[in-house]
Formats: sequence, structure tokens, C-alpha cells
Amino acid sequence: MTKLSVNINKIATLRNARGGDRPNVVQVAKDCERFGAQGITVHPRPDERHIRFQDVYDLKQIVTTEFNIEGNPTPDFLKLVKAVKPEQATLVPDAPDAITSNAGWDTIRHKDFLTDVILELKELGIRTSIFVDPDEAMVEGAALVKTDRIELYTEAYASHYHQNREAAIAPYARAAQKAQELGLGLNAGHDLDLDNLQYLKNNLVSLEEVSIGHALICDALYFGLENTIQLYLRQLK
Ligand SMILES: CC(=O)[C@@H](O)[C@H](O)COP(=O)(O)O
Ligand SMILES: NCC(=O)COP(=O)(O)O
Repeated sequence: MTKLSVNINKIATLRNARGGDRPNVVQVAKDCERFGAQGITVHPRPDERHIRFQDVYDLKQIVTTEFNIEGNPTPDFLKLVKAVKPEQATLVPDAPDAITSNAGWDTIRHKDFLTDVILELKELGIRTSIFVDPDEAMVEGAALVKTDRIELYTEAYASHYHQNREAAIAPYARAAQKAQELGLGLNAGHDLDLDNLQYLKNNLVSLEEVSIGHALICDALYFGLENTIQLYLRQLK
């Protein structure tokens, strides 16, 4: 089974556009779970332009499924994650000025850093995942830093899907196979949507979880949040 974790960053973006508390991020997380989401993902950034650090503490009180906190493991991010102790922390090497995540880790170059951070988080009982491009050498590097899982960065897959989906999926299928051989769990995310999700799921061995935010929240404008979550869950059956 592949779990759907809904990334609610965009809900916070909407709230922050006007100040105030509409939409209420905590209520949306509860509703996503009520409508079938099997996890809630947030990606706090240093400037708190989407999810704020306080949101993360508030969400910890109410999330009953799997809470996944993504982000660049800066000292502030690590302090937050260690205090909140989510089920999963996904480490992402995004620069503070990046509009969104735009690359996976170089797991070889950052081997020592990642090994230390992952050990610290695992000692607190937090499952670790690291964001990587679909590159078998990077997956091998991920196994060496002893992460529990990897999250394949699916932007390239999503942007090439409509041109040639067989070619778009090929490096991902190889990376997934390598992860399985090395005993790494497999997540995937970024720009997944109702068009490209099912083909990804059907072509990656042992895909444990997808985290989806941008497209899902956009779809919810047209279909409503409950219907949209059900539509995404259907793609993962
Ligand atoms: C890690 C990742 O792939 C991201 O997609 C990210 O978590 C999305 O965050 P934003 O919605 O804030 O761009
Ligand atoms: N880890 C990916 C994620 O949480 C959501 O990415 P996107 O669907 O907003 O591109």
C-alpha cells in the first residue's frame, strides 16, 4: 500500500496572504485526515513564508496519522524536529531563497553531515527520509548514511510525463530497484498530480508513501477537499 500524505504548506500560504487565521491550518489537517489522508506533511522554511514553526507545534497536538516534517536540517529546523518528534523527518537541501525544493542531496559529498543528523534523529525514534534525485549513486550514498528511507524528487518525472512517460519513469524505476536492494524504504514527491500519480505508483517497486501538496490543493478548488483526497487515493490503489 502506498500512503498519501497531504502537504498543507499551500493552506498556510493562503492564510498568510491576509494575516488572520483563514483558512485554519489545524482544522484543514484534521479534515484531510477525516477525508482519508494517511499522513500530513509540512515543510517549514526559515522565513516562515508558508508553514510557521508554531504551526508545527500546533499540528503535533492533533495529527493522528503520520506527521512528516520536511526541511533543510539547519540548527533551527533540527531544534524544532527534536522538540516535536514527528513520525518522520524528511531532510531536503533547499536553499532559503529557493521558491520550492529544487534538488536532491549529494549524499556522497554530504556523507558525514547526513550521517550525524540521521543518527541524532533516529536516536529520538524519528524515522528519517532524505530527498534524492533518481540517481543510483545517490541512492547508494543514502544507504551509507543509514537513513531509513529516501524520497525521490519527482519534478523531472512530472515535467516529462506528458512528452514520454516511459522515458520519464525509467531512472526512477532504477533508483527504486536500487533502494529495495539496499533495504531502503521508498517515498516520492514533488509535482505529483492526478495525471502522473498512478503511473508512478505502478512502476516503482515498494513505493511506501507520496507527499502531495501543490496540485492537490489546486484540485480541491474545483472538486472540494474531500473529493480530491478520494481521487488521489484512488490513483494509489
Ligand atoms: C520536498 C518537496 O518536494 C517539496 O515539494 C516541498 O515540500 C513543497 O513545499 P512548497 O509547497 O512549500 O513548495
Ligand atoms: N515532498 C513533496 C511534497 O511534500 C509536496 O510537493 P508538491 O506536491 O507541493 O510539489
